[in-house]
Amino acid sequence: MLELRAITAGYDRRAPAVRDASLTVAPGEAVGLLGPSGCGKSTLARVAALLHRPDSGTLLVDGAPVRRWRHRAPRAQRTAFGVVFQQPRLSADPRLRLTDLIAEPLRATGRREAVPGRVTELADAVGLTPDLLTRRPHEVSDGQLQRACLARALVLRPRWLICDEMTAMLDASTTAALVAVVEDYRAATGAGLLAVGHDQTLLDRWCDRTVHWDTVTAA
Ligand SMILES: Nc1ncnc2c1ncn2[C@@H]1O[C@H](COP(=O)(O)OP(=O)(O)OP(=O)(O)O)[C@@H](O)[C@H]1O
Repeated sequence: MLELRAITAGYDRRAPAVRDASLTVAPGEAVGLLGPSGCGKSTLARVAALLHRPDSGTLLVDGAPVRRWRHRAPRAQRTAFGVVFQQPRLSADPRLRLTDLIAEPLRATGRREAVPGRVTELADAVGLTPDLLTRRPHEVSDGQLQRACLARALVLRPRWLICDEMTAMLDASTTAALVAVVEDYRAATGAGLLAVGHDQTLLDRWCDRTVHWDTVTAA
């Protein structure tokens, strides 16, 4: 279970971006989070993914309270999450070939032996051909780069996926392809999903339930 309880978070303690937000995602469940621009969805998603320390409130991952965030979080908790952001160019190291981008979390966690097999498997799953894998981010399209970012998010087989406007920059066919990759992964592994977005039609189709920001913060 991923449980956010009464989370207050932001960038200035005197004016938090998120106030008293509560949200739960069960294992295997897909929850969509909808809300107007600037309401605090990304901030809450970053708290859920252990990337932003809240000012107050509790985050429980599989029953264990999170006490440390970012690089200070225990590796077992950090690697339980796969995260995909809206803008792949902001989250991809421009120096890395796509193959190394996908393999980055494996190398960072000392699993070099798994790199060739896992990269081939994931490149295939997300629809990246071998010629694209040897290119760097500036040599591929946004959609191709986002495919690589999704592969990177899945490479450690996370139990929780946080997709923050993952498809906002993409055309309809790339959106459908990436949603299908996430859903195949979830069907195979039972991973839970928090998908942040502003497209209600997409989230209603994709997720088991869609929650609106006002109900999350009123809880
Ligand atoms: N790094 C930051 N430093 C200061 N303020 C920030 C930072 N990131 C976001 N904010 C502010 O926090 C508030 C919530 O932003 P957030 O990105 O969480 O909203 P959002 O609901 O995800 O918006 P959108 O749908 O437009 O992406 C906004 O007022 C934003 O300007």
